[in-house]
Amino acid sequence: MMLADHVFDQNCTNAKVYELLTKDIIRAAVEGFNGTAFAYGQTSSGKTFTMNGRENDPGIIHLAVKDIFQNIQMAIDREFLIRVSYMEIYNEEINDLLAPENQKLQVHESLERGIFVAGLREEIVNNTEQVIKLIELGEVNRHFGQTNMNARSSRSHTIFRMVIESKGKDTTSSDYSNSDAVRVSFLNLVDLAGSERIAKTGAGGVRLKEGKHINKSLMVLGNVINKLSDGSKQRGHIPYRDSKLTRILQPALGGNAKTSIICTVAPEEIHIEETKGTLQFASRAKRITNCVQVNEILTDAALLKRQKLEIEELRKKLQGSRAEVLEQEILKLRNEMLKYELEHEKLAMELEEERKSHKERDRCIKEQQMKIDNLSNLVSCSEQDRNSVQNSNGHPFSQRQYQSLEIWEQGLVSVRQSLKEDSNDNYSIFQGDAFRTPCFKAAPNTFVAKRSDYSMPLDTSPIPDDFGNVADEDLWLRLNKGQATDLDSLQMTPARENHSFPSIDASPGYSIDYYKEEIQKLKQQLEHAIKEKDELEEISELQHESLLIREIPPRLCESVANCKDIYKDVLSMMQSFVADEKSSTAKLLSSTSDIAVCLFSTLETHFSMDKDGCSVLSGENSPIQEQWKVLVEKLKSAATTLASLQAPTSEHQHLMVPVHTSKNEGFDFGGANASWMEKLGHELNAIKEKYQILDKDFNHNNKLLESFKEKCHSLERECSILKEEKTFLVQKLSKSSQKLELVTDQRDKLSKDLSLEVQKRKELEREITRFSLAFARRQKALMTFHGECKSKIEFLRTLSPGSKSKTLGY
Ligand SMILES: Nc1ncnc2c1ncn2[C@@H]1O[C@H](COP(=O)(O)OP(=O)(O)OP(=O)(O)O)[C@@H](O)[C@H]1O
Repeated sequence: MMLADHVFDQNCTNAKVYELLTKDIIRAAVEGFNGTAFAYGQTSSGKTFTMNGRENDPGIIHLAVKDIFQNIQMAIDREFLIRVSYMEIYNEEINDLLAPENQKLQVHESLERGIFVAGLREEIVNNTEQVIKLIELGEVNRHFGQTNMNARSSRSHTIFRMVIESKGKDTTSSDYSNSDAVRVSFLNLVDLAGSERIAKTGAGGVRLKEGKHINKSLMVLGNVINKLSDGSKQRGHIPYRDSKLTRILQPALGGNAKTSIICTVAPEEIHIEETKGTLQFASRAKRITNCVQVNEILTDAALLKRQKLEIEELRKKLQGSRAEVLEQEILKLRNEMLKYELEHEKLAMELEEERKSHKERDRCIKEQQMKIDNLSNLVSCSEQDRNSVQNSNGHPFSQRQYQSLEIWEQGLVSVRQSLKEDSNDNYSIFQGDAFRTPCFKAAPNTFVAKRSDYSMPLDTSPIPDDFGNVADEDLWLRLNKGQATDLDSLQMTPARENHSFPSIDASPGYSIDYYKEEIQKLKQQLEHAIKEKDELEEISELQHESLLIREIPPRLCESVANCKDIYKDVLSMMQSFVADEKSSTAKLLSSTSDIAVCLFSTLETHFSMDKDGCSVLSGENSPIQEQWKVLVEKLKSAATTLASLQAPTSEHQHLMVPVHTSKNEGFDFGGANASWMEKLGHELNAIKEKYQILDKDFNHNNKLLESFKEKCHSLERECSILKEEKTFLVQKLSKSSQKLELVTDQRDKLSKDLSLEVQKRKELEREITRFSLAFARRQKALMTFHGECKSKIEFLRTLSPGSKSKTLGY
């Protein structure tokens, strides 16, 4: 930044010039800003006078040095380290004015130090006097030469450099960036050699050579100023490297420095061209804009701390951004995977339960179907054998029927016993005679014991070891449709589920809730058992009723037999009255006999139909009633015929047949035969009454059969429902399998994602490791650099043992 321009006349002191043009730059340099002040002008215009001054009029350098130390003393919160160097650029070579042996020094540039002159001696100074002495030492080594223009003409550009380092005294602060940071500013006080015209200076030889280098470097400086004054857009390449001067002053020219240019001119008219050129230079330099900032560098310790902090911050950012997200993502994926695994196990358990339930229901359906078949077969067998020949004791059932019924009853008893054991309750009604089945013999215990040995469900019929201990084999197979069933495990209710008690020894880890659930399940089993008991009671009632029904046909048969006997007696008696077997009376009796035989045949057919389960019509329109009416009509007709035959012919006098007269609408029996006929009528009436009773019984039995059929139909419907339920369960099973496959696929996918994330995490860890290694290398390099600095400081101390420089704690 260029300060406001001022014009000073020949009477102006250096102090005033310093006050107006340089003082602020010096103050800023103490605060950490780079500063540059140089004098530009033609030869012998007073540049050296301005910068160095005289004893009674100190120049800018002296004033600046004095002012710097005053400012340092005022800055009590900071400690400073001041280094000074003094160099010249003579014939485009850099010489160390404080160390004359250091000639032709090179300009270098590094990241830490910026542009610097390698090998240039730097003196640590603590006060103004030390600096003045050094300046005086440097002035001795400076190149001056006599020209026509100036008796002591500067033949080189000189750069007096002060490096001002400062650091805050308070190191307890946790803000390492402020307390441990070191401000380093460079103050360049430059006395340029003056541009000269050879004609005016009369330079020749060495002076000429010097003049050429001087003019050339000044020309480069002018070019740089011109370029910088063109503005940032038109600047293009700035030729800093075209001369050592511009190269060293690069930070001060359009860079990070506060720059003050003092242009000196010679007021004589003959120098008007040079003055004009100097003013043009100044005019262009005014347009240059620098960008200034405090130069803050870090000590090794501060740098390490700051880098550690930065690494920690980066690590936190890394953890906060990527690593943490990845960690959470991995945890989330793990949780999801566990969740899916649990769900998978749960589904597998449900599937297994469904399978077991399905199997159990299937088994119940089969057993229910077998039970229905058994009952149907039993009824069918009993009906088929109902009209069979009575056994020797006169009982209507055959021995075979007895055996089948005994087996069936024994099976039911076993079922009851099993239910009783399962429910662990005393169902006293489940005793051997609880069915109240009349005329049923107790089955041999050996049969039940034999079949109880089958503990597992059978796929095929078990083969008894000894058929002598079991019921009739053919009957048993017929009852079970060729498949034997373990009656001990027979279950009458399809919905019943078999649950075994959990073994406490086998499952010591089960909780109270588990046993509560088991108790609940047992309660449900008990309810099922009670329902089954009720159904079994209903079945036993049906069985009782069916047995009652079975008693009816034999009674009817008995009645028919009685009727038959009576009729035979009546017919034989009537035939005894007929002398001529070829007479019409005999024919009439014969026809009547045929009618009676027909009637009895009809009755037998009727009973056979009833036995076979066919519907038998009763009441007024029943076949028996019709047959009975026909029979009565036939009998009346026969009696009338007999009466008519008795009157005209003598042969009919002995025939005592009731005659139906028109007066009393009855039969007229003559003599002793009248009482017999009366007896016959009574018999007929008794038969009629008995028939009516039997007819009522038939009606009742028909109703019972109908209700039994309804029961069978309801069982069939239940079977149908169970089959539908089975189909539904199969479908549900299929869906569960599909869902299981889906979940398995998802789990596999998640596992792949998880493995990818694990790989990413490993890569991230490898990156962190690489970064840590790089950090360690960097730390080692810094430690090495720190050691070098220390050794260098020690070396410098040894070189200047008398100086009591202020030592900084870093
Ligand atoms: N303001 C001034 N007051 C009194 N004397 C001055 C002033 N300026 C310059 N002079 C004198 O002028 C002469 C030339 O000055 P100076 O050497 O400083 O010029 P210069 O610009 O440095 O020349 P060169 O470029 O050749 O080194 C010196 O003798 C100096 O004492």
